[in-house]
Amino acid sequence: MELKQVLTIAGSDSGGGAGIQADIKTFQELSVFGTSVITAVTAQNTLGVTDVAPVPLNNIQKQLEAIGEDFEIAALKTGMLFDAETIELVAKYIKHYNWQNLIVDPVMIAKGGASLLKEEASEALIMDLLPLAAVVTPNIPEAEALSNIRIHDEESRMEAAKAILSTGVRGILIKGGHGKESDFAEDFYLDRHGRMLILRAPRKKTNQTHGTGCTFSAALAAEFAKGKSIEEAFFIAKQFVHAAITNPLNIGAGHGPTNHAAYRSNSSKESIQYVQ
Ligand SMILES: Nc1ncnc2c1ncn2[C@@H]1O[C@H](COP(=O)(O)OP(=O)(O)OP(=O)(O)O)[C@@H](O)[C@H]1O
Ligand SMILES: Cc1ncc(COP(=O)(O)O)c(N)n1
Repeated sequence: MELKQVLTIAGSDSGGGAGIQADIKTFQELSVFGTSVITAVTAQNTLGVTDVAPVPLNNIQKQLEAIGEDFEIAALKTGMLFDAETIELVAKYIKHYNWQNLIVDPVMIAKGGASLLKEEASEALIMDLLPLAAVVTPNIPEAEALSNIRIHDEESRMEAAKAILSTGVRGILIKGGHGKESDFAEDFYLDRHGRMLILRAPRKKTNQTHGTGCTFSAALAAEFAKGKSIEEAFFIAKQFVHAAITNPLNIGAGHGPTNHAAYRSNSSKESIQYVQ
């Protein structure tokens, strides 16, 4: 069987739960070949981020060229991009190599509160990267920041999604991990043709959710690489992250990492369903 090659362009998490490390683990588990371009190195554990060192632009460029000159990238995702210059460079190379099936995870603030994207870089994300993307996957606070609309019910979620679609992105997927008052972790997808998909899983009471967003977008990229439709890829990504949350590893004293190996032998697939 041909092994599909996928790329993550993101930051390194020394704690292994989020960022590049979560992406590569997810790619491996979903049977695609993972490659990476590292944009920043964080010193981080389950208690928080203690340092961020951006990788020099020249080196990011060389990493992008190293991938582009030798690999057949079937899908890719972006995570932590840190500043506007990095976003502009990454967008330029995605166009240059004509990489398709781009998932943009607009990583802005870590669960512990550390800023992973400079405030002024949101503009570059919207102008340069979103028009190239098949799907953008904000959590609720990120969707609010990208749309300037506060999300408090289904109507405002729809309004925010439409505002984000107007940036030129083809699909928007608002993740529901932050909707703490609901019994469900409900994720909402809308595309520019008006196609809507809503996936629900029971909300787990846990603080072991470090890197759920990274893992989810990496799973989407892996499934896109295999030629899956959005409906199939969304379902598998949700199953994957739900299994990872439901079978905790109990590592670290803070926001623990999820269990990337759980999907393989997972027993919780049946609790996820499309709502319509
Ligand atoms: N407590 C939970 N129970 C069940 N599913 C959850 C829970 N928290 C998050 N999820 C699911 O995990 C996925 C990622 O959502 P989330 O909103 O946490 O992303 P995120 O904030 O970008 O994650 P991170 O920043 O930690 O990488 C979604 O499918 C969401 O529904
Ligand atoms: C390098 C990197 N990328 C992304 C996240 C977001 O994950 P979380 O919100 O769970 O902290 C992170 N903490 N670190």
